[in-house]
Amino acid sequence: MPRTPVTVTVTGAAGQIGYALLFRIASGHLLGPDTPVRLRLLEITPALAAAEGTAMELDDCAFPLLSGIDITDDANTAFDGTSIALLVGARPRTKGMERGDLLEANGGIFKPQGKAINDHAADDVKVLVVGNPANTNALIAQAAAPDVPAERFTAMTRLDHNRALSQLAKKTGAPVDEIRRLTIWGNHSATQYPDIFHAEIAGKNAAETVGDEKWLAEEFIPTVAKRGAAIIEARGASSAASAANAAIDHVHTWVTGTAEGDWTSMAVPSDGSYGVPEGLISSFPVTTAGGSYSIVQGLEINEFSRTRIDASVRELTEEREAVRGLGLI
Ligand SMILES: NC(=O)C1=CN([C@@H]2O[C@H](COP(=O)(O)OP(=O)(O)OC[C@H]3O[C@@H](n4cnc5c(N)ncnc54)[C@H](O)[C@@H]3O)[C@@H](O)[C@H]2O)C=CC1
Ligand SMILES: O=C([O-])CC(=O)C(=O)O
Repeated sequence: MPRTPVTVTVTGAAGQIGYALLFRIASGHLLGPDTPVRLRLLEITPALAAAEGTAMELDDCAFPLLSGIDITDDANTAFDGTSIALLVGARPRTKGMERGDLLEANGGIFKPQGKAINDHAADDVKVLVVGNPANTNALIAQAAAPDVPAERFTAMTRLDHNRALSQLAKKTGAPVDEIRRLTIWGNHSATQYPDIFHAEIAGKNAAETVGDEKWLAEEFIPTVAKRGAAIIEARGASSAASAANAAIDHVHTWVTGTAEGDWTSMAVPSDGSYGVPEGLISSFPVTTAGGSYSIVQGLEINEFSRTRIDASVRELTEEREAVRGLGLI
């Protein structure tokens, strides 16, 4: 194995997404077949035993690329030398909990984790926040890490992107790999906006190919935006394997680059593009190359899209105000 292992930290490693994620990281799907990985698993103390069990199973796979596993309940240890930080563990909303309570509880997780990343991670660290509310949790972690370039903090809307690809493929009968340039805008929440106006199916404009604005407004958008809730209703538990798959896709694309002529969706700190207030971690169309990403510029935004992007961005602005009010950023 010629290359030095890359340290990958997964928080909430004993949870359901963690279980679906770790084996794919260890088998090379995150960073490719030539990059050995060292896993650092962060869990709360009561879940350490379960994380140990998962680590035993990882051992039992004898993955050639897995050079070691450390398990800890200490964030400083978990992020020491890490190049890829996958922040999955979060406080779920429980009965009777208000949104403010949820933000505050997550502040107690993401603020210290951001500080630990700031103080201990590798210089090239890339952060993906999966734990909900993902965009605002990423903002909290980022604020606690002033020495890390702000653009390294991202949140996951790739699951929404993949859901949209799949729904559009079903509607049109096109294979998913013929669909390009689809975009998720805004928050990873029910206000998100999956946009097909710039998307192409086999080189033709997707919105024109579909030619059905009623389907777009009444079926496609709500199906994608409310898919998380539909999975919970059907499965009795939230998306796990598909969320893990999207986390792999997000980091893999960030590290290896988007295909020529295509883009993906990532929630990244806004530079003011498309009227999204600077600093909000909002989903945009992005291209990636050489381990960096750029927000796609110059897209024309029609009235239909503008209203929906603005609504989701408004929600993000309110979340930012709420965590500001709580002293979390
Ligand atoms: N952005 C997205 O597209 C998606 C986000 N999610 C979110 O991902 C998160 C994780 O989901 P699951 O794995 O299904 O949840 P889970 O409840 O099965 O696992 C979460 C794990 O995090 C751990 N944890 C809690 N606080 C921690 C801390 N301070 N440090 C380290 N670990 C901690 C818990 O002990 C638990 O093992 C949830 O917030 C969920 O809403 C889920 C699906 C999609
Ligand atoms: O609501 C949840 O916890 C799950 C979620 O984010 C999704 O499936 O998109």
